[in-house]
Amino acid sequence: MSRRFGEVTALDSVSLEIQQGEFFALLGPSGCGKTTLLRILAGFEQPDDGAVRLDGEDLLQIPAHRRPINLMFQSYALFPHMTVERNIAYGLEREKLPKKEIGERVAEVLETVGLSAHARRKPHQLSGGQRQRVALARAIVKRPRLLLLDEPLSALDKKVRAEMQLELKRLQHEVGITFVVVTHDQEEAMSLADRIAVMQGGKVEQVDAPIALYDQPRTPFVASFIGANNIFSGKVTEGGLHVDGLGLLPAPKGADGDAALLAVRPENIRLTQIAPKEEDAADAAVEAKDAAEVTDDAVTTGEGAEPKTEEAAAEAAEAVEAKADAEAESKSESDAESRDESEAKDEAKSEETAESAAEAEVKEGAVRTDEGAEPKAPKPAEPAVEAKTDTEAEAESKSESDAEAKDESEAEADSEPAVADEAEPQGDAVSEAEPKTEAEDADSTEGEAPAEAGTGDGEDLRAVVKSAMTGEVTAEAMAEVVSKAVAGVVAKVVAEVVTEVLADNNAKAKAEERDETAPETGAETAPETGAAAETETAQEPAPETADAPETVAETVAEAVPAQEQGAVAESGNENGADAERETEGPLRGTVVDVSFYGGTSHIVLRVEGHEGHVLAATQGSARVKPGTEVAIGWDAADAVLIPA
Ligand SMILES: Nc1ncnc2c1ncn2[C@@H]1O[C@H](COP(=O)(O)OP(=O)(O)OP(=O)(O)O)[C@@H](O)[C@H]1O
Repeated sequence: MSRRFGEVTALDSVSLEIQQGEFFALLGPSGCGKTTLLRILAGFEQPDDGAVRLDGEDLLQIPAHRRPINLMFQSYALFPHMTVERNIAYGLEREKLPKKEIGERVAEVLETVGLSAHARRKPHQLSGGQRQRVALARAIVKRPRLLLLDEPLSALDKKVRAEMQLELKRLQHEVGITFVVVTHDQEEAMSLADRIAVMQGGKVEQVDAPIALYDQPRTPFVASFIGANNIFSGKVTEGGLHVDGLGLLPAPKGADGDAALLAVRPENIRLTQIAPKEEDAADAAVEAKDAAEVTDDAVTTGEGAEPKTEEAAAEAAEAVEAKADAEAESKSESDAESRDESEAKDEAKSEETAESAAEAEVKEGAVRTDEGAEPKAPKPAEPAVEAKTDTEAEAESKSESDAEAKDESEAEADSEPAVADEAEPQGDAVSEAEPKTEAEDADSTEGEAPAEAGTGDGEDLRAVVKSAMTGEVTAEAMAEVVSKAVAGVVAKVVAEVVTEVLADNNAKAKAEERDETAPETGAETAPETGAAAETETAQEPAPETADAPETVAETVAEAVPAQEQGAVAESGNENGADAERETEGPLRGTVVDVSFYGGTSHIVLRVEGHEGHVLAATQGSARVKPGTEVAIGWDAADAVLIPA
């Protein structure tokens, strides 16, 4: 059918077929002609030409009030002075049906819409959602063949609308009436309808199920109207779509030489951080730390200043090492069994301990940019190391002196928490990993780097690697963290932890074999010498597992996505662009913005030579931040080619 209003063509040769029992939606922007179409179906409007048939019967010959069709108005059009049940009964009364039948049908439909308890109320005594139910009840009580709904949910607030969407679907299913809904809200159409006709400028652009519309848009309008999309305009070639200024983009096969659009959904975009250059090694450490701190409710974007220089990178490395040492020390303290030794240790801690802890904190600030610590001018790494060494030496020498215990232990009371707080999370992360059953693991945040893994830098990574080795996180999650760290100092920590854990496992296995006669166990619990003993053990390659570190390294390499390896290879790759294109994706861009809502991170990118932005989306929190340079790619099979 077609319908013109003067110069305006409201409907332009529209042809549609709607199945019995379908929930069908007419979706399109304002003015596209959907209401005109609905009014023609209802009989309030006549087309200029064309036909409307219901089961073969020409509806245009039947006046509106005699068509087996009902229209539910946007405004609900309830009679304010009538009760809910009278409003619903009104149409049946006009048909002069027997009172008993009217009573039964009204009661039945009140039950269906869940308003039996409100039968005697007037419309003004109802909520918006309840009024909408009354309007629906009134529309279905006459048992029409077709129910037309004009923007049925637009008067409701967001929360009620979501509830009513479910309700409408349930109702339609229950009463089995064919529903045709008009809406300009694509989410509403997508969530309600079995099939949708997308309209634009008086024409039907595409009729399909929601998923097909999303996955296989057939016109440029549908591709951009339904959901977010990245659209590239170019010419089809053998190797993909050639776009002026951008080059060859991965695309499905098409007719060579034809002009076409390529549509790539944000969630199909693959981003690969372009490998950090050497001077950005400290950034890599920050990234690794961010990744280990992934939480559901926040995108860690590493706000704050970042160390950019080689000195800062070296400083970060030292800070990691110093912190690891301090941790080993405090761990050995926490293992102390002997009260005397423990007291001696307590005394050993003095104001210098507090200073050294403070020093370590400052160093840590260079790495923990997201907590707002400003990296100061690069400092030599020695003080942190020295501080630790001093503390250790003092711990040993001071074990006999207890005379001025009081004053010093007071000082200790202030300084201890700084050390203890840092040591605990690490200890927890490791000790939790062991008793967990598989079932417990499944319930927990499976595959994610543990958020509670530590307080920063190398400790996080240690916890992640250990957790992966005990099956608490997936190798993939671990690889993600590790891959971000390979350029930085943290890789060193990985190697240490792997060696340490394998040696530990080996020692445990040996101990078990020997019925826990356990010199190793003794070493672990020996308060003062424990750390040293552990370190020595860790550095000795365990014969049974001599090849294990290699195996782990291979696994990590395999788990790192190919495109990331490509990115890492970039700086040393002589073949340059071609290899890059294959592994990383064809475009280079810069992250402009990252926002998080609906459980998804939405990443906005700027690509030189491309008008507008490129959008990428990823489930959970993204590990990129504004300013990051990335390679942008996608699989040809995930993109849709649309004739221009
Ligand atoms: N009675 C009329 N007289 C003149 N023009 C009309 C009339 N009815 C509709 N139009 C025009 O026809 C076109 C289609 O209108 P229609 O109401 O069908 O669009 P719509 O998609 O339902 O828009 P909306 O979502 O804003 O209701 C519009 O340009 C509108 O201005």
